[in-house]
Amino acid sequence: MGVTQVPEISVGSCDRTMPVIGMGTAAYPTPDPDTTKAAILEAIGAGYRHFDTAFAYGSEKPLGEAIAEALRLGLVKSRDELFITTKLWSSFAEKDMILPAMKMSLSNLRLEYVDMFLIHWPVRLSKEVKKLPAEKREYILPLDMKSVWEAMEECKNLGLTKGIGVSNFSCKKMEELLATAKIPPAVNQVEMNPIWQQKQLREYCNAKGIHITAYSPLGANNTKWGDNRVMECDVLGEIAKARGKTPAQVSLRWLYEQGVSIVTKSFNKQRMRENLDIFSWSLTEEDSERIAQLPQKKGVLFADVIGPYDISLELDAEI
Ligand SMILES: NC(=O)C1=CN([C@@H]2O[C@H](COP(=O)(O)OP(=O)(O)OC[C@H]3O[C@@H](n4cnc5c(N)ncnc54)[C@H](OP(=O)(O)O)[C@@H]3O)[C@@H](O)[C@H]2O)C=CC1
Ligand SMILES: O=C[C@H](O)[C@@H](O)[C@@H](O)[C@H](O)C(=O)O
Repeated sequence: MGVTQVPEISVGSCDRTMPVIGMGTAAYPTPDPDTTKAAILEAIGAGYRHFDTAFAYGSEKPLGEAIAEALRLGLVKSRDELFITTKLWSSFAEKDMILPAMKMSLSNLRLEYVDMFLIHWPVRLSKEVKKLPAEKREYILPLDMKSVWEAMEECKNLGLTKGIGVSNFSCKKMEELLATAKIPPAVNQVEMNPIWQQKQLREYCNAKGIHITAYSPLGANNTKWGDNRVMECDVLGEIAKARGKTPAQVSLRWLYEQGVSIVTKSFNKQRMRENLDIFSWSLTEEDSERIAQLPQKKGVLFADVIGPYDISLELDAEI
């Protein structure tokens, strides 16, 4: 099997281009580190150059090991062939904790810089939070947007990351951030797939020059936070059959045609390759129209992940 060349695009204030499809590393249930490392090495062999991790996933260390091994094996010639995204965990979303958190992620990854550092969620978790959903509503706090973003900007100014951005931010949260940001966020990484198309947020971000990265592009089937609504959608199934593709490929190709980048997770040798095979064919106008008309439903809800408290319910209601 050959190595796919994944197209790269410029993303706002980021100092380097981003491969339009990346490998996710949030796996459920959490695999042992060797499984994650082996899957990442396999993915590099298939052509993935962009890897999406987060402090919260516990995948930074195995990713770091896989990168070191890929360099040793000559699968990549130098570290700058890779695009590494990691995320600031909400327990560290306070101005004085951000630079140390960035350095901790770099140490886990064994890297001198990452390519993208994102605020994982637009909330702060108090230090009492030991597990999620949180046991008390008092444990979930709002972000102090101005000082948090200043610390993110410092990480970029120090050269510890090539780009800074956010994740799970609504139009309202973006507005709050942009009111004081000196460096605009390059990326907003959000749930996006044919069943949750994010039309309003995309319009808003396009107007502000902020790039969208789609997470859970297959609806995160077989995970705690996802379901099978995308993979078992009749319309996607019919289009897939007509094009000789799979529903997963139709979903990923549709996202690519919307101009967003994608992070998708497969640790399976065949499926990770299947997910890269989206560049040599296209959907018809009729296919796109049918997908545009699909009924919409948000999959990932803060109320489920963090707990059903007022701040999560408010975030879930924002678009
Ligand atoms: N910023 C945030 O808050 C979030 C970020 N993310 C990021 O986005 C990444 C991707 O999203 P994720 O939620 O994992 O969900 P995805 O939509 O990428 O779905 C992953 C699931 O689909 C399966 N799968 C992958 N490819 C195929 C295929 N071709 N056919 C059938 N099944 C397939 C995988 O299993 P298998 O491995 O067995 O193939 C896995 O169970 C995450 O790993 C993480 O890095 C995700 C959620 C939230
Ligand atoms: O503890 C948090 C879990 O990993 C889950 O919440 C994920 O969905 C996470 O938001 C992600 O970014 O993938």
